[in-house]
Amino acid sequence: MKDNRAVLVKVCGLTDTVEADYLNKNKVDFAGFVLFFPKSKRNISIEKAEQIMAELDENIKKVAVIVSPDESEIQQINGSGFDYVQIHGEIKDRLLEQISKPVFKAFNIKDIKNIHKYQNNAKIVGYVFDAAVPGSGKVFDWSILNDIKRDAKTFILAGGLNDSNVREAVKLVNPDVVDVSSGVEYDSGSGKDPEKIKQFIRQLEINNKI
Ligand SMILES: O=C(O)c1ccccc1N[C@@H]1O[C@H](COP(=O)(O)O)[C@@H](O)[C@H]1O
Repeated sequence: MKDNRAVLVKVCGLTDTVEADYLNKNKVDFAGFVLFFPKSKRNISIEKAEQIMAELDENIKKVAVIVSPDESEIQQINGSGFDYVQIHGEIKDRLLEQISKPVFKAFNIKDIKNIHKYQNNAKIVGYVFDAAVPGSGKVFDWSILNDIKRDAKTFILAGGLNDSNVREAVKLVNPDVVDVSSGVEYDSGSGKDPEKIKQFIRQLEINNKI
């Protein structure tokens, strides 16, 4: 992370090797890859993710983003070069035990009430708070996070963040990490836009008084 930034930044949903360079240049902290989820336009294979990861600076942490995984998916992630696993939806206790990487558990509003199940689990190192539909670019009512007890786990805010709302989000929610996907994509909706990534990051620079 650059010294003058207020929070860490995760850019999610990379689909092309060219995008690695945008993250390197902007000193992004986490890169996310959507896997095993064909419903998403950002879904890629592990092989493609490995190609993109090979182009990322080594200090950028690589996050496998998966939804209600099965055993085979967990085993494939275990055998890969990801640093973290971000899990949306359901995860059986038995499968959670099998994961060999630290986990960010994602909550998509309606399942936020289940957070207590994970608070004492050492494998869960962070929470992602996201809108109802992951990757939809929609903002949710951040005030529902006021009731979440802060603990030692990383607090990640996602859901419809962009260069116009991220400063307000940081001010109101005080997350450890801001997580963006749709908000840094080309207007066509396909692929990451280097200019939007730059503008997003600029909003988080402490000396940028806007
Ligand atoms: O991006 C997706 O399509 C996706 C699919 C399945 C699980 C998570 C997904 N994305 C996550 O959504 C948030 C932010 O999205 P956005 O900025 O609102 O577009 C982020 O955590 C992604 O990991």
